[in-house]
This record gives sequence, C-alpha cells and structure tokens, in this order.
Amino acid sequence: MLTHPDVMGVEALAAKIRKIPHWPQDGILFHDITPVLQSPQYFRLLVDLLVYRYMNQKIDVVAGLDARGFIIGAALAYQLNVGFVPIRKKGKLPFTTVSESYALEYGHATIEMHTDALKQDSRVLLVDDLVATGGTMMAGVNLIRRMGANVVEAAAILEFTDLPGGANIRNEGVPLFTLYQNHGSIDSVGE
Ligand SMILES: O=P(O)(O)OC[C@H]1O[C@H](OP(=O)(O)OP(=O)(O)O)[C@H](O)[C@@H]1O
Ligand SMILES: Nc1ncnc2[nH]cnc12
Repeated sequence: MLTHPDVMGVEALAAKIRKIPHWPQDGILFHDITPVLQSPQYFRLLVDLLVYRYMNQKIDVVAGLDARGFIIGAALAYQLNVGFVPIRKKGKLPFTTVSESYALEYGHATIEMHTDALKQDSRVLLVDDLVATGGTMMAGVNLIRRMGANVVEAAAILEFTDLPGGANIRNEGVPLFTLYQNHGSIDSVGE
C-alpha cells in the first residue's frame, strides 16, 4: 500500500531538473528532466506523487505525449494498473490516426493517436513532462475529446508561469495539475 509521498520533496525534485541555456536555440532555457529520471529516489517520488493523486480517480487509461510523457505516463499506468496510449509525433503510428497541429515555443508540430486507442466516455489521464506554451498538452486534450473520451486531468511536472500555456489550458475548461510552477522558460543568462 502506497503511503503519502513526501510533498516536501517536490522542491528538491524540481531542483534536479537541469537548465541548459540557449538550447535548442538562442533564448530558450531548456529544462532537462533526465537527471530526475536517472535518480531512483526522484523518479520514484515523481511517479508516487502522481499515483497517489490519481489512484482513487477511476482512471481507465493514461495517455502520454511524445516523447517525455511516455516515460512518466508508462510508469504511472503500470502503477495504476491501467493501459497506456502513446500520442505520437506525426508519421510514427502505423494504424489509422486522428491528428492535431499546434504551435510550439520553437516551431510547429503535429501529433497523432490511433483511432482505436480510446473507448467512448473513458476516463483518461493525460501526461507530459512540462507545459510551456501549452500547445502540446492542448493538442493532446483535443485528440482525446475528439475520440469521445474524457480528460480527467492533464498532468505535468512543471509549468512555466512566464508563458500563458497553463492559464490558456485552464481557460479552456481543462483541469491541469502541475507539481511545480516556475518562472523561467526564457533565458536571460548572458543577455
Ligand atoms: O507547452 P509546449 O510549448 O507545447 O511545450 C511542451 C512540450 O515541448 C516538449 O516536447 P518536444 O515537442 O520538445 O518533444 P520531445 O519530448 O520529443 O523532446 C515537452 O516535452 C512538451 O511535450
Ligand atoms: N524550455 C523548455 N525546456 C524543455 N522543454 C521544452 N518544451 C518547450 N519549452 C521547453
């Protein structure tokens, strides 16, 4: 039985996220979650915090966003004892798909989901690592809703408060949960 994970550990978990200035392009402060994943202690804390939040929410399936949402989402689905649905970048899924295009902080993208991935009215938990502009998360929400399923919550480790992504998602009536909020997607280092 899971005991309540140490919520005080969230600050330390967030501090494990490595910041890389000007990557992949000038002006972006890239938030790299690989140090969290590499740490047995913090990867477990991350998954346990989310398991604890959703274990009594009657989640039918976890959907994860390509690519970092796969890592967190798959671990979460396993612990919640539900299936996992990958929402992939365009051109990767072999069966018939539904797709959504959206704008990113740096560029544009299209994501896709298999047309048979979700049952009508199913209760879906959507997972990614972070919300910047919110374009990716919102596109995932739209795909799930277009398949007639419900987004119980969209969840991520981190939300950038200097971008309107999180607010935009909530304004669309989507419940969004982020473990940590941080002002800092735009790099001021060396400017
Ligand atoms: O809120 P947004 O502005 O949409 O940005 C957030 C998205 O950007 C990153 O993924 P990316 O598209 O870089 O793909 P990756 O996971 O394959 O690196 C991140 O993992 C989120 O999915
Ligand atoms: N600043 C950032 N760091 C990591 N991933 C991102 N995706 C969009 N913006 C990002």
